[in-house]
Amino acid sequence: MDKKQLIEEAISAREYAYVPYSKFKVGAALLTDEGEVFKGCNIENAAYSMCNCAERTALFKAYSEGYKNYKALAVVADTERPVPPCGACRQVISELCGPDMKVFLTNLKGDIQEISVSELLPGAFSPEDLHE
Ligand SMILES: O=c1ccn([C@H]2C[C@H](O)[C@@H](CO)O2)c(=O)[nH]1
Ligand SMILES: [Zn+2]
Repeated sequence: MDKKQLIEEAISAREYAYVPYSKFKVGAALLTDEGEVFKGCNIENAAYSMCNCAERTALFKAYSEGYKNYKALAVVADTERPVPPCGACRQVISELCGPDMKVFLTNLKGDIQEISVSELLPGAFSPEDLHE
């Protein structure tokens, strides 16, 4: 599974987005160390704060199936620039993915921004901060 294939998986995941409110479809694809791909889309709700982003859908699917180590995450939306994950997703990604894991932020035009998890959220609040 190379970068291009993972991005294609994210594009296909985007089609399942449930977005009656924003009409903004997002897709994500997470590659595990074992070579499995977990796909996610954003799922909205009439109680707006319950909306779940594509990135967290993919990550929670993988983690809840026992896959805890990841190689890369691709995210795609129909944006001008490569889609920037929201703050909540940056926080969750920072906790569950290694600091050096690759993240491919993309759009439907084919622009790709390749960054690491640590670059996504410098200075993230972390589990270590909970202890003295
Ligand atoms: O990186 C992002 C940014 C936004 N959204 C979703 C949340 C909401 O459903 C819609 C508009 O914010 O897009 C994602 O899934 N991922
Ligand atoms: Zn998000």
